Amino acid sequence: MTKFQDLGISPATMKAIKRMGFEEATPIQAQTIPLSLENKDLIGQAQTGTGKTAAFGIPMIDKIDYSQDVIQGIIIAPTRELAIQVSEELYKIGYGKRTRVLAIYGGQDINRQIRALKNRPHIIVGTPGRLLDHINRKTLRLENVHTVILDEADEMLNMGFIEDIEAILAQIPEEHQTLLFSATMPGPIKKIAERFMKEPQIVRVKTKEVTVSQIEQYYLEVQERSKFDILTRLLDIQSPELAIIFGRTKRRVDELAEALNLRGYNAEGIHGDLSQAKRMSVLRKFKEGSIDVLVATDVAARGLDISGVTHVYNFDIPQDPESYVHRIGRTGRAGKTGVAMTFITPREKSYLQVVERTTKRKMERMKPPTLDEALEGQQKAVIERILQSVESNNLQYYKQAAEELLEQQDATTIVQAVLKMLTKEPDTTPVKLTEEKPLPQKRERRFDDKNKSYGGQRGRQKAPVRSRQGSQNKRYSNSNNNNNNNNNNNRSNSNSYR
Ligand SMILES: Nc1ncnc2c1ncn2[C@@H]1O[C@H](COP(=O)(O)OP(=O)(O)OP(=O)(O)O)[C@@H](O)[C@H]1O
Ligand SMILES: [Mg+2]
Repeated sequence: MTKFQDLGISPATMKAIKRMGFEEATPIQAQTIPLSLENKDLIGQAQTGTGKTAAFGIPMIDKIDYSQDVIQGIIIAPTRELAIQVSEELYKIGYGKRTRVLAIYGGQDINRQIRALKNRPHIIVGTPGRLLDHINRKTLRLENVHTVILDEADEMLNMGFIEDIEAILAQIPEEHQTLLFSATMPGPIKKIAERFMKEPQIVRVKTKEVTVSQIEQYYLEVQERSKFDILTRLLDIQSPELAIIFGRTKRRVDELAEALNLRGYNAEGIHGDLSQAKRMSVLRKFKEGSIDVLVATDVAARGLDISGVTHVYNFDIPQDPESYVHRIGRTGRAGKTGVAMTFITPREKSYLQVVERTTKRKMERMKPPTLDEALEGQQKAVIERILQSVESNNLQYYKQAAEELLEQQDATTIVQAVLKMLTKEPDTTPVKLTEEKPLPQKRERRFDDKNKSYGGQRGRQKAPVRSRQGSQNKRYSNSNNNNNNNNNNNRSNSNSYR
């Protein structure tokens, strides 16, 4: 374990770190902070939830020249929610130095952002589309930037974003430091990455597996049409504190969230066709625990740090193995444990192997629970609740009623009735769920297909610099592209799950 004191961090930032409750540096922090303070370019790869944000945030804050009221650092992130989250973490790290950090992202009033930019932030955290928008309007000037960070770097250098990133980097002085961070870094993307860097140091925290060991990983072989019932049974048996369910498309997410609500679960969906206000309110409710199931497209797969997520369900298997790593990484963060379940339809079995090859870890097979098992699970949960209530010993008020009841019926019958009333019995409320086609079988895939990660070779093909039209439907073809609340900013929607 490494102490933050030994990493060359300033006293003001040390104080802020302490205030955040961090006691020791995580391995990726210990290994990259000193290099970063020496202005080295670097690629930092470490598992989900291991503190990469502070790994790039701490040295960035420490390298700001506070005698200059200009933008000196820029962080680019793939989604709006992530940009907001990263800006909040940077704000905390920069608390002692009064660092001004501003998030700019699509879906928020651009004039408000223009006004905020006039307050002379030191650091900008933004999504590519909106950053470019400001660059084109000349409301964002990057000529004093000395540090550039690509969070979720492999995603940022992927087909949908690379042109935007190149255009943003073209605005930054030649002499600057570039830092790339992600939990995944497929070989071909790393090659592209190196084009943007000067002799980058590659820091990979040495662990055999790409995923976090505290996440239990299971797969279940299910027929497409029985997925929903099996999901509800799992939810009943496992009663997760907070769960994220990933679906393949926006329509899928909408339908799933509605179906879950019809069956009495407290769920809401999040995807890129919702207004930004709605996206933020759903996420806030999930963080507060006023909804306990978040149904999401991959828009929520990367970087989001929500404490208390105990379960991740891949209702549809993700299209590439990197996405699997990031999705399940929403649980088991900062040393906590988590459970991940992935549904696989018979025709998608080959994808399982591709994922396992990438993560270097086998998922354990779990048999889909039967109705009886689900009921049993529910009953156990109810018994647990009753026993807890007994222990809380706060039952005096009910004593008389209980005694009167016992005069009318025997104890076993009464307890049976109570159990029945508290146990959630099979709910057959009809729900509408359009069947998703299975992902194409591996050997049928053509090489000119847009997403090559499963095409028999690992990672995507070389330099995926493509026209934006070419990348519109990169992954989730169910997009109707009605970016209803995007303030004329279509770029950030080039991947349709956003
Ligand atoms: N040194 C530390 N000690 C304790 N907690 C930490 C430390 N560093 C970071 N954390 C906390 O760990 C959590 C995960 O951090 P973070 O979101 O930066 O992970 P990440 O590596 O970026 O994950 P992902 O790959 O999913 O983006 C956050 O809540 C963060 O505040
Ligand atoms: Mg992160």
